[in-house]
Amino acid sequence: MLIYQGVSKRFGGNVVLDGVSVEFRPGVVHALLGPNGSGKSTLMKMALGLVRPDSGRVVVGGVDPVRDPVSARRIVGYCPEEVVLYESLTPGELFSFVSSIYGIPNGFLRERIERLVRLFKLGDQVGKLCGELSLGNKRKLSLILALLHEPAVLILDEPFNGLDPESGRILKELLRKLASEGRTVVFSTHILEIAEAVADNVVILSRGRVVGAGSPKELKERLSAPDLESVFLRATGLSDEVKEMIRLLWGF
Ligand SMILES: Nc1ncnc2c1ncn2[C@@H]1O[C@H](COP(=O)(O)OP(=O)(O)OP(=O)(O)O)[C@@H](O)[C@H]1O
Repeated sequence: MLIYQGVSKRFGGNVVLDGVSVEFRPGVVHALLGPNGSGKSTLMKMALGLVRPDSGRVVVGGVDPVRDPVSARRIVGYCPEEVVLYESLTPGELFSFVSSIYGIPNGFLRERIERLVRLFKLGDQVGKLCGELSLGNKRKLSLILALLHEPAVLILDEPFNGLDPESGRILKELLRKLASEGRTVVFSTHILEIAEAVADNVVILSRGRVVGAGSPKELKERLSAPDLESVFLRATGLSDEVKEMIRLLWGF
């Protein structure tokens, strides 16, 4: 369970989050949507104590990440938007390094890593240096690292970026499987078809506030919208702007 209660954050004069209250329940796949710069990554980082709220509270698995970031990071598996890996280590070395941080016994680990490496077809990549991997393979490695300690809460910032269609399909299934095991799964995306296909619950952020939350079906009904793209544009107040841009583009 991941809970935000009245969370606000500003960077300088820029109000990024403005009293956000939202709950991400276990056993559910949640998609976090919002225009560029709407605060999705900021909200996600708060679950690990990487960004502190100016006011309000974040609770993850009963832990306050500001007070106890070490415990929060045991509960949360986090895959950042920007893949950051030690370029001069091989994936194998990185697995050992990350597992030692979490104190995962070797036997469990070998089996877990083998399963995830097979799942993402990274078998022929594990001997290379991380710096030599393609963007998509780095992303898959970053996802595996987030899963190694079998976290109760998964926070994945734009995890589908750079993945080929096959890997994207596998990731969709994996997210559903992780939620079926009772984990809390939160991912951000700009690809609304993915959100519609995978998420049980969608949360839409705009200008630092939650402007929509519910299942894709509920949101479509509530806003009389044919698809999640229309829901998104209406909830964020961008429908008219988009219509105007299309008019400009076509010159009518
Ligand atoms: N450390 C920081 N210092 C100053 N401003 C920041 C910092 N981190 C984020 N911001 C600002 O906060 C706002 C929200 O950024 P954030 O990355 O959370 O948005 P986002 O919804 O994830 O965007 P995107 O969809 O483009 O990835 C942006 O205006 C960004 O420039």
